[in-house]
Order: sequence, then C-alpha cells, then structure tokens
Amino acid sequence: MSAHQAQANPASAASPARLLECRGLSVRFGGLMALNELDIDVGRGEVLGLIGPNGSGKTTFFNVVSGVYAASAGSIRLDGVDITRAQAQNLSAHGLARTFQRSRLCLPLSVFDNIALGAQGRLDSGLWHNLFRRKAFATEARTMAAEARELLHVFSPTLADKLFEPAISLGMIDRRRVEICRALVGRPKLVLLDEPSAGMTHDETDQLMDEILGVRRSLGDLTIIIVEHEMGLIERVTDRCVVLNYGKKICEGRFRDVAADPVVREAYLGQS
Ligand SMILES: Nc1ncnc2c1ncn2[C@@H]1O[C@H](COP(=O)(O)OP(=O)(O)OP(=O)(O)O)[C@@H](O)[C@H]1O
Repeated sequence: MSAHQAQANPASAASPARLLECRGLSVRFGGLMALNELDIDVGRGEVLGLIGPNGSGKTTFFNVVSGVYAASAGSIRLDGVDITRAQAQNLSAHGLARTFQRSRLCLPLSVFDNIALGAQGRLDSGLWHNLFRRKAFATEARTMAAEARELLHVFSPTLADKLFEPAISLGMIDRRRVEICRALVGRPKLVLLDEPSAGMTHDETDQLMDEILGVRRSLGDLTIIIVEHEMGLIERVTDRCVVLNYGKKICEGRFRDVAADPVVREAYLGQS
C-alpha cells in the first residue's frame, strides 16, 4: 500500500464526535467543478488544515459552508443540523463564524462596534426592544462591551484599552485580532480562518496563532478549520490536514504524513 493510500484512510478515526460532516459536496461554476463530490468530516475540538495549490477549491469550500455560495450537490451538517441551504446571515445562530482573507473590518467604526457586529445573532435587535426597552438595550450593550474587552484582553491587554477607538487607528496584527474576536464573540462551535497570515510578518502570524490556540483552550471545544499557504504554520497548529486539488480531496492525515505523500508533493509542491 502506498503512503497516499494509507493517508486516504481518514485519520479522523481518532477524532472525537464529528461536528461538521460534508457529504458529496459539489460547487459548479458553469463548466468548472470548483468542488467535486467532497466528503469532509471535522471532529469536535479539532484544528483541521485545509491545504492545496492555488485554485484547488479551499476558499470555495469556506464559501459554501458559510452560505456565501449555494451547493450544487451534496450536504453539510453542523452539529447534526442540516445547514446545506442555510443563508449566510443565519449561520452564526447555528454556531458558525469565519474570517476572510481580506479584512472585512468597517474601519471608521470603533473596535467595539466591529466586534458587536459578530454578536448580532445573540442580541435582541428588534425595533420594539431597541426603542422601548432602552434599559434592557443599555444593559445588553454594557454586557457586550465587557465581553469584548475580556476577549481582546486575552489577545492583547493594550488592545483591550482601545475598545472605543476607530479600527482604522490599529496596526495590521491588531486588526486581525479584532476580526477574530468578532468571529468568537458570537460563541461559535466552528470557526473558519481564511489565511490568517495574509499581510502579516512571520513573527506576527506565529504570535497570533499562539493567541488563537490559547483562546481556543479557554473556550473549551472550539473547532477550527484553517486555510493557509504558510506550511510551517499548518504543521505547528493543526491536528490533521485535508489536501484538495482541482476540487477533490486527494489526501488527508497528519501534516507530516500528507507532506511526505508523493501525490500531494506532485500536486501541491510541484515535486515528487
Ligand atoms: N465566483 C466564482 N465564479 C467562477 N469561478 C470561481 C468563483 N470562485 C472561484 N472560482 C474558481 O473556482 C476554482 C477554485 O477557486 P478557489 O478560490 O476556491 O481556490 P483556492 O484553493 O481558494 O485558491 P487560492 O489558494 O488561490 O486562494 C478556481 O478555478 C476559481 O477560478
């Protein structure tokens, strides 16, 4: 049996109960199958790396799981609930949050406002509530501010002191921290991190990932899927990797095993 075949047997056998289950998941753009009958399981509390060459379907996978794209075929279940047809704006209520490769912060707004956007699903934001239950609304806002400050503090105490400063005044690593806090404040079960290293130095990325893993421990069984081109980072932080090529899963297993797999080396690293 080749190394590749050995890895085709999911290492997820060792994973705890599945949180995310994708079956036969396909996304078609005209004649292009960006995802082609993909089966992916992610265990509760697992950190899964999703890797593959440019154009292999990683971002498409994030987009279909987070409701940005509709699946052409197949199914997605999160914690036992079928979310295949769920709208992006409803997914935080199902326990899903994501970050984007390019910053989606609203820069003129304060750090607090940006983070509060991530808690929309939790807040009672109806017109009646906001107009006529002003006291309850104020209490909710105070609680949210305390939570946001606490979360920021885990990443950086100095950033926590900038809660009401505009996001535009922050450096790159602090903006990333705010984006991650925005994803975490909705108390998700699953977070999709799309290239957390983009636009940051190697040291900043290392630092940020250490912080994310620290927060993850403090949040219990938070599950993370990370798309990242920085292989050192993938090796360091993931429990398991899935490798895509042309929208298909070509290998899965621990990083060191998939990195040594000849099929992966040929597809991803351009060497066999
Ligand atoms: N909205 C779209 N319309 C048409 N084609 C698309 C769309 N989004 C992605 N694609 C195509 O689907 C394929 C997969 O793209 P995707 O962005 O998911 O790859 P990726 O693995 O994330 O790449 P990269 O590592 O460069 O970010 C590519 O061929 C891409 O051109």
